[in-house]
Amino acid sequence: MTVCIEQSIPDAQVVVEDKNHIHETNELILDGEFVVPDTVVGSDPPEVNAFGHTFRDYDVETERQKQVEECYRMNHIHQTYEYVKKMRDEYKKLDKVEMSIWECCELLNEVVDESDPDLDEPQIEHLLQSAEAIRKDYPNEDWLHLTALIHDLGKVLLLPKFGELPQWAVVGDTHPLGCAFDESIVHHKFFKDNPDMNNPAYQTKNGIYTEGCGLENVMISWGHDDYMYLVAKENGTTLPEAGLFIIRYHSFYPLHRSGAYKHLMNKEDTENLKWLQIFNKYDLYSKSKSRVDVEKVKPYYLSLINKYFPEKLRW
Ligand SMILES: O[C@H]1[C@H](O)[C@@H](O)[C@H](O)[C@@H](O)[C@H]1O
Ligand SMILES: [Fe+2]
Ligand SMILES: [Fe+2]
Repeated sequence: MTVCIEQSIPDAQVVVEDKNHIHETNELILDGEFVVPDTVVGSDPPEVNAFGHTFRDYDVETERQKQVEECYRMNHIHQTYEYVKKMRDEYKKLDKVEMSIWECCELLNEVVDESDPDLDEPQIEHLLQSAEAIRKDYPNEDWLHLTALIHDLGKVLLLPKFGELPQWAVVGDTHPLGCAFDESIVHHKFFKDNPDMNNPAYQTKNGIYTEGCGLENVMISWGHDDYMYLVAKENGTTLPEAGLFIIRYHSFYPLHRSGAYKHLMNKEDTENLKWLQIFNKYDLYSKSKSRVDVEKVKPYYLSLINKYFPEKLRW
């Protein structure tokens, strides 16, 4: 049986299978086994990815997985509190490139993500697949369609014009710095060689933060999420806060999948997280080999870009 509940967020109707529990407070709790609505991928929820493995299996032994693991090894060694601070300062200058959102979508065709065990298609396919999937189920939330289209654009950081950052500084899941590394983080074992491990102030549950301080005040590992958030915000997008939150934290699986670090969230984060958890199902399970006809859907997305963004943005 399927249960529909009205959320307190505007216009949001969340459909959950009844094996996910609903609190008396009307709070939606996802137990990690959310079943994707049929329309995303046909009549059955996908059990396996395009390579025949379960989604987000980081332990299966394949050639591809070795590359994924190496990406996380480097990420966990080199992403420190100081490093993130430095990157935020550098990239908030937005002095690299001037271009439109659609031009950036096209650039993403040249990008390969080495952290992803579920996808080896060109990135533009993933953008359109996730946007089209969420559009089908939430036809009236045009901001959500556009959010899906642009959520991974920050991966252009890999390209020469944007600083040609290494994979470990652009892709993969994200996590906070300045407090203890949670066990749920993919390939947690590699943190043992992270210099922040030598700072006792960073080794407690709250670390340098206070409970409920809000994610906005937390340093999250540097990558495509935070960069795209910065670009959207600084260029004056009119996307709603929930859209910006999705862009900024969609790789923060320790939070939105495992429930770690919730003690750092404030009230707004809790509201926005509901939308992120909806979005995540489309981001993850729409990854497939079926192609979207770019030319056919392009006019629709151009109209959304026009509605929510200036024509040219500083990157
Ligand atoms: O490998 C993937 C990929 O890099 C995604 O873009 C990111 O959002 C995910 O969190 C990560 O697991
Ligand atoms: Fe992403
Ligand atoms: Fe994505």
